[in-house]
Order: sequence, then structure tokens, then C-alpha cells
Amino acid sequence: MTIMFNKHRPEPLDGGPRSERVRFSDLDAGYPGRPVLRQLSARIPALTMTALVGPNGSGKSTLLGVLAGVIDATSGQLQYAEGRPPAFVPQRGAVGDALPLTARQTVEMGRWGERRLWRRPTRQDRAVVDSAMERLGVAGLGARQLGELSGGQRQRVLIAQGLAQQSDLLLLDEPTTGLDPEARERITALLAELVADGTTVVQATHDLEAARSAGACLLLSDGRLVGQGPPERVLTPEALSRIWQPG
Ligand SMILES: Nc1ncnc2c1ncn2[C@@H]1O[C@H](COP(=O)(O)OP(=O)(O)OP(=O)(O)O)[C@@H](O)[C@H]1O
Repeated sequence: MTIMFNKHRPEPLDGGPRSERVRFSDLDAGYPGRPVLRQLSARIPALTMTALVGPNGSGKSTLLGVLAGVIDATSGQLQYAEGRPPAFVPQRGAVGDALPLTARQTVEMGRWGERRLWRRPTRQDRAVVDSAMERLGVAGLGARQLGELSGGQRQRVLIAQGLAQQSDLLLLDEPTTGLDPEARERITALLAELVADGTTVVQATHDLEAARSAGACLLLSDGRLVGQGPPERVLTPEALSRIWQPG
């Protein structure tokens, strides 16, 4: 069964292969007066890392926003295999510096879907938040204001918030951009661990090395999908030079 956007919520995938976590077809989406994604059709394999690759402005963040449910598609179909609602980690620039929140409060927000706002965090909530902050190496930053952290520290706090949601579908927008090599390696290893533990991860990235080590790849150019499949088949020198050719 398929569902049109803006009329109903996306439907679960019925009868689809269990190896698919998300499927979309003929998807159009964008911003008021600015169409971006055009007629996108693809499948996101389950329990795999999928890399979204494409030049600046090609529509990677917009597609993540649609998959996360924060941007409505204008037409097309989007279906999810059974599972938890996606956890979305936006680019750190998309998060206001002025939010009067500590790093720990920011990560705690990842538990809001699990509990009513007025209920105090349970021991389980606190344990999940502690563990997410430790895995991202930000446990010592808990009392600091989010806006006072460095860009890389803030990025790791936002990823910890995504992790605290304990979703089996994690969507990340350029999670390693602007991080030092140690933090980048830590996050790359963490994402691989999450996939091994049963999470489906989709990340937009400009890091071709990271994209090549993903299990699957979607290549976008000017709002259109120009390749999908195993990275070695999609990220060929010909495809890359065609898309990134100057002017
Ligand atoms: N809030 C917005 N309002 C209007 N247009 C937007 C908005 N956000 C993005 N766009 C436009 O949508 C298009 C796609 O942007 P998007 O951020 O999805 O690309 P991207 O592939 O993620 O780029 P980057 O690699 O630079 O992050 C661009 O032309 C951009 O200018």
C-alpha cells in the first residue's frame, strides 16, 4: 500500500523484502517556491550504512529531512519497514547557538519521544544518556552550555542526542565534517558498530573515502538521483567527474 504525502502519514512497508528499511518512489520535495528533489526513487537497505553523496546544493540534506519527517514531500510515496521512528542528526549549523541548554540537556532531549515531557527522567533514561555521551566522548562536557562548545564538540553532542533515541534508523547530515582526525575516526568506528548491532544508518557525506566504505550509496546531482547501489558501482571516476565538472 502506498500513501501520498501531505495527506496521510507515511505507511509501513507491507510485504516488502525484509532487507529494505525505507523505500521511496517519484518523490518531489523542496521549500516554498523552491523545488529541490525531483522524482526520486530508491531503496534504503536495512542493517547497512548508506552514504548520500553529491555536490553542494544537490539535495542531500533535503532528502534526509524528508526521510526524517521534518520536510514534507510535495508528491510521491515513502514507506518504512516496521521499526522505531527515525533519529535525525542535522548539520550542526542547523542548530541555534543561542539555545539556553547544557550539553547534557541537549542529549536528554533524545529521550523525549520515550517519555511524557512532564515525567522525570527514569534511571533507564539517565543510563541511556550517560552511555550515549560516553560513546561520543562528551561525558565531561555535560554541564557546559551548548552554545559555548566548539563546533566539533557540539557535533558530537548532537550525535549523542541521536543515539539516545535508540532508533534502529539513524539519519545523519555530514556527521564528521569539521571534526579533528581522532573524533572523525571515533565516529566512523561508532557508526560501523551501530550497523553491526542492528541499526540502519544513512549519512550525507562529502568524504568519498567514507562513502566508498559504506554498504550502499545514493548519488545526487541537482535534485535528481543519478546513481544507487554498491559504492564501487556508483562512485566511478566517470560518474564523479561528470557531476563535479566545473561550470
Ligand atoms: N530552508 C531552505 N529554504 C529554501 N531553499 C533551501 C533551504 N534549504 C536548502 N535550500 C536549497 O535547496 C537546495 C538543496 O539544498 P540541500 O541543503 O538539500 O543540499 P545539500 O546537498 O545538502 O548541500 P550541502 O552539501 O551544501 O550541504 C539548494 O539549492 C539550497 O539552496
